[in-house]
Formats: sequence, structure tokens, C-alpha cells
Amino acid sequence: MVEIPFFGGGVSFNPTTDIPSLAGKVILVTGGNSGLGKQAILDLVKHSPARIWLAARNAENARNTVAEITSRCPDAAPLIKTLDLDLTSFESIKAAAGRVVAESDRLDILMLNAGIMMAPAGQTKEGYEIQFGTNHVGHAFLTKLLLEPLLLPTASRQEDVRVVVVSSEGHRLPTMTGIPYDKVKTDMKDSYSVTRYGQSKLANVWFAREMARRYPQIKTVSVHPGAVNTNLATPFRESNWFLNTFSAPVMMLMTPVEIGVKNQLWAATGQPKESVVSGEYYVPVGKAGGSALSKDDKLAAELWEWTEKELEGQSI
Ligand SMILES: NC(=O)c1ccc[n+]([C@@H]2O[C@H](COP(=O)([O-])OP(=O)(O)OC[C@H]3O[C@@H](n4cnc5c(N)ncnc54)[C@H](O)[C@@H]3O)[C@@H](O)[C@H]2O)c1
Repeated sequence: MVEIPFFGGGVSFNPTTDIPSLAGKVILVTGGNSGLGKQAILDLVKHSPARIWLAARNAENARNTVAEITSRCPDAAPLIKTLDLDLTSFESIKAAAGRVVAESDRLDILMLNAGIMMAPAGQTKEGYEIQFGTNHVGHAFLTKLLLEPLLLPTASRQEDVRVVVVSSEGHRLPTMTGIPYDKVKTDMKDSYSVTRYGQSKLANVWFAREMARRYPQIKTVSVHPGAVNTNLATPFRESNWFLNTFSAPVMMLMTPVEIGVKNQLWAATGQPKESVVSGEYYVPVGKAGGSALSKDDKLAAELWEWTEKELEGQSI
């Protein structure tokens, strides 16, 4: 997918010098075993030690990632824990949240970073279209389970609590149609499509916007990382011989992950904290953006209410 590059504006952010001390804080990053999530954890532990949950769906990959991070940053070893989390399964999300609540006394940064794009068509365990179910429903459920036991109590102690939802400029793809709620569980014929990805990423922006309105004590924002050289498009590429053969030079032109991670790191830690405005959607780095549709408060509230209904009665 072609992401729109951004020139000019924004803020300058250097993880090495601009991440403030996070000592004593607890951070959870979903999709922590590759791409932007892994790089975010590397920067966080390298430059400002905090206790970190590296959430990933494959336990062995997660352990290997921790081994790689701690080999590059040995002091991080006691600070990182892996967390089994498959966002396509409510059972897995409940187990993950249950463990975090049992083993943490606070949660300062929740980075909802995991995502899939144009993966093979499919449905989550609960029947949602796979991109919408993973990118939006799974993250919304995880947030719901962590909100009352950890995020709100941490915020009530006057702490700087932030939720960063990694969205995409792909949120612009659903223009007139928005999100067809009647189809997210029933109609799978274009489940692999970029339109479905766009719907899930629009949901990410709306979710952050409405969460910011409902919980002003927590700073919740959504971000676009840029067009970054990660594994995100691998399943799509591998499904198409032409892309598979000719995409290597294009990949090399994409933003390296060390740069691409800056926007979400800035959103999670940037100072002064007033510079990160709750409810906003940011393009790299720290530049407010977003489609007109993504700023529609009525539609953001509608998404929240629809999601709440879907998750009704679900708890750890
Ligand atoms: N790379 C880009 O150019 C780009 C552009 C815009 C937005 N994004 C967003 O950035 C985020 C991170 O993606 P990335 O580029 O690092 O790609 P990536 O493929 O390297 O990382 C995605 C991560 O999500 C995890 N994940 C996927 N399905 C999961 C599931 N069911 N349960 C738990 N974890 C799951 C993967 O294991 C992986 O760790 C995504 O939300 C993506 O939509 C990326």
C-alpha cells in the first residue's frame, strides 16, 4: 500500500536524548516481537529503563526477541517480560490481561501497536473479519480489561498515563462508507482487502478520539508511523509473485524502522506532556493530521458504543 510521505512541520524527536526518565513505570507494547513494536521496546529500555511487557502471539518468537534485545542492552534483562497475546482470540486476551493485572501495580503506557495488513482472508475466533478483529476489536478488548484495574488507578495518582494506538494513513481509505458494522462478522469475501485494513485503521483513530473524550485523565492518541520497512506487507507480498519478485528495491526506499518508530515513541513519552494532545491523530513526528471522517465525533462515539455492545459481559 502506498502511504503518503510527509515533509516539513512536526517536532524534532531523538529517542536517545528526548525520552525522559521512565524509571519505575510499566509499559505494555503489543506486537513487540517485530518491526515497530520491537524497535519501540529497544529504544525504551536502552534510553530510559522501565518495566516492559512485550506482548506477542508466538511465545518462542517473543523469547528470541527478548534475547536479542538483552544481548544489545544487557541491563534490560530484568526489566522485560514476555506476554502471550493473540488478538484474534478473546480467551487469549483475557488470559494476557489477567496476568498483567495480577503481576503489575500500575500501567503507564499502553502501546497498541500490533497489526496485520492484507493478510490471508479469515475471521477471528469470535468471527470478526480478521483485519478489523485483530487491529480494532482485539485492542479495544485488551484496553477495556486493563482500564479499571490499572490505567485509571495509575492516572488517579496524578501520573502521566498514555495510550498510543498505532493507526495508519490507510484510515483515509474508507471515505463515504465508514465502517459497515453489519458486515464485519458476516461478509468475508474481501477480508484480505486494503479496504478492510483501512476500516480497521479508521476504527483505531475513532477509538483513540472517543477514549480521550471519555477518559480525560488518560492521554490517548493515534499515530501513523510513515511508510516503514517492516514485515507488515509480507503476507500480501508473498501471495503475489510479481510483488514478491520486484518489491525489494521499493522496500529499500522505505523508512528504516529506527526512524519510523519515532512518532509512537514521541506520542508515548514526548515532553512537555501538553505538546501531545489527547484525542489527536499524528503523522511523523508530532504533526496533527487525519481525514475529515476520522474527526467526526458522532461516528467515533458510534464505534465506541458498537464495540462496547460487542464486548458486553466479557471480563477477565
Ligand atoms: N510498516 C508500515 O509502513 C506501517 C504503516 C502504517 C501503519 N503501520 C502500523 O504499524 C503497526 C506495527 O506494524 P509493523 O509495521 O511493525 O509490522 P510487523 O508485521 O513487523 O509487526 C506487526 C506485529 O503485530 C503482531 N500481530 C499480528 N497479529 C497479531 C495477533 N493476532 N495477536 C498479537 N499480535 C499480532 C505481529 O506478530 C507483529 O509483531 C501496525 O499496527 C501497522 O498497521 C505500519
